[in-house]
Amino acid sequence: MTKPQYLTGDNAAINEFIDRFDVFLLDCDGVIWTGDHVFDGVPETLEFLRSRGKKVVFVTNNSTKSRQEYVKKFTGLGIQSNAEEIFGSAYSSAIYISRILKLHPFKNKVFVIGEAGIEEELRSENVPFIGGTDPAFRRDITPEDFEGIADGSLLEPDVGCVLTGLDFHINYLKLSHALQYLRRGAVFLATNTDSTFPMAHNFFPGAGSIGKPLAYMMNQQPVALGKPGKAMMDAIEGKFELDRARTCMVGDRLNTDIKFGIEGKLGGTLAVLTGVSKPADWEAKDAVAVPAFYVDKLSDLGAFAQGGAQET
Ligand SMILES: O=C(O)[C@H](O)[C@H](O)COP(=O)(O)O
Ligand SMILES: [Mg+2]
Repeated sequence: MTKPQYLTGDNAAINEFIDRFDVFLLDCDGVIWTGDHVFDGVPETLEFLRSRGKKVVFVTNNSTKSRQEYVKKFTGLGIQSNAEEIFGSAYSSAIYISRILKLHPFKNKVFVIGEAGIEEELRSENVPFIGGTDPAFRRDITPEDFEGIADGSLLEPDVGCVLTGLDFHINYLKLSHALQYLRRGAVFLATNTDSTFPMAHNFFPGAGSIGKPLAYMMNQQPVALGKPGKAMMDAIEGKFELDRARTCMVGDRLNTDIKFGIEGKLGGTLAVLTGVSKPADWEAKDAVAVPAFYVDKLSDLGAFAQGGAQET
């Protein structure tokens, strides 16, 4: 097993690393921030990469926000960005449903388990949907619900897809509706299947753990449209006209970000230690992926520039 090259503090190696690539695909949760806390030096490091002529694309599995909402978050946190350089799993899912899946016209509605990010991206692709943040689903199930879901009178006949993502309001009622749509043949999709969500310097239930009950009930895995899936990499390559050999994936999670970069045959992968994965994870004999490089934190890439030390 090849060992990743540790770059932190090695200015010559960092310089050489940066010059290998034209594009950096940057994961967000666990790399740029945890919740609304931006890791130290990240804004300066992004500007440093851009000053070196590098393209920065934010590639996040977090489907709770649309590209526009992420621009607001970036701006509010002092990071310059625009919607064209943000590629989230909600957007990836919306374009997959509207342009690839092509649901039958009489079965083209999506039942959403997730937040507003999914709804806004489905709207941007003119994909009809129900569920999501609808307050009608944020309540306990009633005996009338059991009857109406069971006999179908509370179900919408044109739902042909169930899409699950990170949902901070998941409940038995939503899962009951989703189960019935799946039992009636709806396509089972997930924005992503991350097991945990890095937040407040700790871990919370991830999108994958929200949708897992349905996978268990149906004995079926959803098609996931985020990292590490091929569909997302192909969509990113097409949109940004990438040279994969000159592109590096930077992330905090081995089974999404680093696997995404390796299986996508990118020129390189860089792990950071501010999120989910640690060196012990890739040193394990059953490691799901091993990064080519790693640093303690993203800002290590620009530290020497910020420190004013002479670049070698
Ligand atoms: O549970 C989730 O959806 C993920 O943990 C989370 O949102 C990952 O976001 P990323 O690290 O890809 O920015
Ligand atoms: Mg992450």
